[in-house]
Amino acid sequence: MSEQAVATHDTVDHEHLEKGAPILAVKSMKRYFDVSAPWLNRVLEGQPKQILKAVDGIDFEIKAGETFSLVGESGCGKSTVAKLIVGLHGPSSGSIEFEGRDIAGLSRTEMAPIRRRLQMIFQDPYASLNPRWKVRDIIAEPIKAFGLASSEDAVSDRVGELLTQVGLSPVDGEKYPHEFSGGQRQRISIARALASEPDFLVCDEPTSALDVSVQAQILNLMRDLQKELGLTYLFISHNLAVVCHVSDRVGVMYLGRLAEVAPSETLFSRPRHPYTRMLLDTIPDLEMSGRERMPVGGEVPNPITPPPGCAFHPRCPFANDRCKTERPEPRATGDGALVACHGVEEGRVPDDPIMGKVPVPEGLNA
Ligand SMILES: Nc1ncnc2c1ncn2[C@@H]1O[C@H](COP(=O)(O)OP(=O)(O)OP(=O)(O)O)[C@@H](O)[C@H]1O
Repeated sequence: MSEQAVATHDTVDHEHLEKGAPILAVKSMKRYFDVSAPWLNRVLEGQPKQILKAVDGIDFEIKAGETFSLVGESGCGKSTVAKLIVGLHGPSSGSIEFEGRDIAGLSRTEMAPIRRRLQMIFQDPYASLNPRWKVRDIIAEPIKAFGLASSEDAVSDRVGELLTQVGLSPVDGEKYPHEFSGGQRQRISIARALASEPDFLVCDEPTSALDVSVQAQILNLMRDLQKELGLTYLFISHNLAVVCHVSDRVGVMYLGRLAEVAPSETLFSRPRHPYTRMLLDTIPDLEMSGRERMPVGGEVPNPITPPPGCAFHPRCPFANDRCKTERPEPRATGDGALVACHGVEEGRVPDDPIMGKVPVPEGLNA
């Protein structure tokens, strides 16, 4: 069966969603990369195999219409999670359920109707747009591939509609990507992602390559589109102030694992995990009144040889012997948060709230 034929037969599983079930559920997901030296060098030099655990067993769920964000320092595995979800990487183990169906091991043909509904927006819009194609052809491609318009005229109309929806003009379709600014190119990427009529968008640092003045405009557009089209977002960003104000829930990643998952309001007013506290202390202008700042120390360890026990223990001021040997599993705190920390469980980590509010980034509609 052609991809197109498959694509036209899929339907949204409303029954599944109406039961309050998550649209996406990731269970015990792992992705390991073999980063060993070439075989002969290894044998000659007596080196062992080197396995990099980019994602090392994570669980989370996202409800329809929600924005779930992943934060963490560079190299913690956020982009790998994004690529696993849209099928650009296969997981080493674990499952990825989209509307209750495990999509982790699906073939290209089986995945086609799911790919239509699960799109990704990348950090660098220029790299993700074919420079030799006119914008109209870039946006028309998914419409044609998934059989979403019945004639060439209908495709053109739809392209014009999408360009208008992202704040551009239908005549912009006649230009090439290099004729646009960075912000406009990201609008084109969004139009292309929307062209396949998705329900779920994975947004990997969608504004971090843009000028600060333009970032808020793109974020405001994404929010408007979410409301208008009922989209669900997995959002990845380094900018914690942005994450605070655009997310419903947030997952904090450290060396391929989730240190904490909590509703955004809870995470930014009562961070539990020492790593979350450390990240929040890097937010400029966050008034910490009533709570001590936790200094940011050390660097993310090499993921090929992660520390035993809790991977954060070498940087954690609250670590004890248990943290050095026993890996903590996420535990519910009773107020909607999940925290993987022995110190929090044992009451060794202070639980003082942050009294100040994270400032709204300039231009972002609060
Ligand atoms: N294809 C690959 N082969 C080998 N290692 C990889 C591959 N992709 C990612 N990694 C490694 O996996 C780890 C996690 O990378 P990833 O890009 O997911 O992190 P990240 O949190 O998104 O970082 P950043 O914010 O810098 O993008 C890193 O150590 C990275 O070098």
